[in-house]
Amino acid sequence: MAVQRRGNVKNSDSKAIEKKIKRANAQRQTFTWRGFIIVLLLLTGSSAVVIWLYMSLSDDVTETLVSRREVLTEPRLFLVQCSEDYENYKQFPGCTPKKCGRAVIDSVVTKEEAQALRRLAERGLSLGGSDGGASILDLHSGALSMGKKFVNIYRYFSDQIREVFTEEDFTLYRDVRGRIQRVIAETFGLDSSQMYLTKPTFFSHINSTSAKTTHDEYWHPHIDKVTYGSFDYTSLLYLTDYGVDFGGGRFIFMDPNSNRTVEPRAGRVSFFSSGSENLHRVEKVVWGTRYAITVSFTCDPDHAIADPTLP
Ligand SMILES: O=C(O)CCC(=O)C(=O)O
Ligand SMILES: [Fe+2]
Repeated sequence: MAVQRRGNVKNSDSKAIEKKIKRANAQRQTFTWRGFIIVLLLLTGSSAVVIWLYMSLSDDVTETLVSRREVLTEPRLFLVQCSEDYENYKQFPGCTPKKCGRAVIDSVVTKEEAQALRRLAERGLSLGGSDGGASILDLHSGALSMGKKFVNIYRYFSDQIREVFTEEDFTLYRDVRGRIQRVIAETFGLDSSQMYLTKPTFFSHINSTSAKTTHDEYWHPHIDKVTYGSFDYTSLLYLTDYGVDFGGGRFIFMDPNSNRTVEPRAGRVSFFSSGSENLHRVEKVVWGTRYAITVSFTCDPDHAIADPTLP
């Protein structure tokens, strides 16, 4: 009997314990679900905050100023207010930017001339070339990218340079730079004779090979007047077509609330005042090869450089 009673006690005890265990399990499950929902809500909330911050801090609007397919027979001009950058430099009436902005035109250089200049660049760059994705050839100083450095083609190749370039090449180069200078003067209301070519003025060749030195990192946002000092007006003559010869590689004006792009086109001249009103960068080239010439002008005769001549 006693054993039986003890058995009954044990039975009711174990039922109570079982109940407790079930309640504890149920509670634990409730806690697990509650924890899961709290974590989910926290994650959703923080993702929303990150997306909102990204949207409000990044230049999320991209506008195409000029597409590759368009052909501009007259300059398409976009005026912007001049920055104060020019005030830190000597002023040259008739040249120092008073009217600032950017403009694009396709009728200053013909397709055939752009092709001839591209062939010139190809011949010159075939003598060297950077190990990374960006090479330059400067006909004024003779600088040519080679591996991780630069060489002076006029010194390195001396007389043999006449087997690579002709008088005709140099005549075309000088003629084209004169036309670019005149269109900049007309568009910004300047006295062309008060503008001078300055350095660096160079051919660029960009492909998708990864950068090996900082010289290959062409994609960083910059202000030409800050980077190069002497620049007052920057121009770019494109020698290949965006979307046909290469992908990526669009030129981007980085305005406070938007990115404004210019799509390169062979023979297209894009020019702008060089101060911080025209912060810009070049998109990374993702395929193909992009050729361009950066032609730079200064108002300060002390920073003038001469046109190149074949040695
Ligand atoms: O090649 C371009 O489109 C721009 C190059 C540039 O920004 C520069 O040479 O300073
Ligand atoms: Fe630049």
